[in-house]
Amino acid sequence: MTTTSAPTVATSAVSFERVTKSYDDVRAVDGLTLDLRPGETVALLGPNGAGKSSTLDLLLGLRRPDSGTVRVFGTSPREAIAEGRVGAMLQSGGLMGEVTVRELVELACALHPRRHRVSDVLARAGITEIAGRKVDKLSGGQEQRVRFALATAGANDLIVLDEPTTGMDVTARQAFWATMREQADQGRAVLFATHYLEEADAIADRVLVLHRGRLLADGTAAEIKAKAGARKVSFDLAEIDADLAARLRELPFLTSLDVAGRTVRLQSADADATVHALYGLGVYPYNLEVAGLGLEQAFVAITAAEEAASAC
Ligand SMILES: Nc1ncnc2c1ncn2[C@@H]1O[C@H](COP(=O)(O)OP(=O)(O)OP(=O)(O)O)[C@@H](O)[C@H]1O
Repeated sequence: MTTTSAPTVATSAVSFERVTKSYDDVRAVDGLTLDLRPGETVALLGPNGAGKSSTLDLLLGLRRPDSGTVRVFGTSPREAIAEGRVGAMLQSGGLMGEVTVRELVELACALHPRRHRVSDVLARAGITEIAGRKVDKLSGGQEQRVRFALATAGANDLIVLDEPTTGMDVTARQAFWATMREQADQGRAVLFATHYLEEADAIADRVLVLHRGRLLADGTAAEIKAKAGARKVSFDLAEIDADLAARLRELPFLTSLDVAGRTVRLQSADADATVHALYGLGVYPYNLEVAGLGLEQAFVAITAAEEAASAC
C-alpha cells in the first residue's frame, strides 16, 4: 500500500521532543517539548541566556541535541533546509564584506532550491536603492535588511529570525513586520526570538517564554498576561501619613507599591483581595483604576516567580 505523509507530519512545522543541549556544565536547553504549526507566527521570549539562540540553532541543525528529537516538517533540520523549506536570519555570523548587496542576494537566490527573483527579494527587503553598495559599508539597520533578504531569497515554509529588528529604525521595523505578516498570511510559519515585548504582543499569534532552557509559558499574549495573574491598581487618597503608608505596605498580595504624594500605584497578585483589604483600612480611595499587566510586566512577573521558586 502506498501512503502519503502521516497527518502529524503534515500538520507540524517544527517539533521538539524532550530536547536537551548543554555546553560543559551549562544546560542551555532543558527537556524542551514544543510543536509549531504552519501559518503560525510565534515569538520566543526569555531573559538573556534563557536558551533562545540555542533553540534556534538546534532547529536549524547548526547544533545537535544531546538527547531528544528535533523535526522540521517531519524530517531532520538539515534535510528540511536542503529542500529549501527554511529561511533563517541569525544574529551571529558576518556577511561577506567585499561584495555588493545585489551580488550577495543573487548568490542567495541562486543557491535556493525554490528561489525568488532577485529584484523582488531586494524590493521586499527595502534594499533596492542600496543594491550597488558594498556590504561592509552598510549601517547596522541596513545590514539587518540584507540579512532579511537572504532569509527570504526563496519560497520557504518556515522563517526563523533571531532578534530581527535590532538596529532597525521605527519605519524599517514597521515595514519589516508588515512583510512578515504577509509571509504568515501565505501559510508560512514564522518563529522569531526577541527582546522587544511590544513586538511579540503586536505580531505573534503565540508567545513562548523560555527560562533556563525550559518552557515557562506557551499561549497567546492575552493568555500569558492572564497567567501572570497580577494586576495594576492605582488610586488617590485624601491624605497619606506615615502610619497609613505603613498599613498600605501590609496590604495582602502586593508585589509592588509606590506612593507619590496622595497617589498610590501598586501591583497585586489578587487585585480583588487587595482592594477589599484597602476598604478595610477605613479609607476611601478615589480615581480607582484596576488594569491588567502589559506583556512586558507579565513576562517580568512570570520569570521573577520562576527565579524565586528555583532559589528555594
Ligand atoms: N557555545 C557556547 N559555549 C558555552 N556556553 C554557551 C554557548 N552558547 C550558549 N551558551 C550558554 O548557554 C546558555 C543559553 O544561551 P543562549 O545564547 O541560547 O541564550 P539566549 O536566550 O539566546 O540569550 P540572549 O538573549 O542573551 O541572546 C547561556 O548560559 C550561554 O552562556
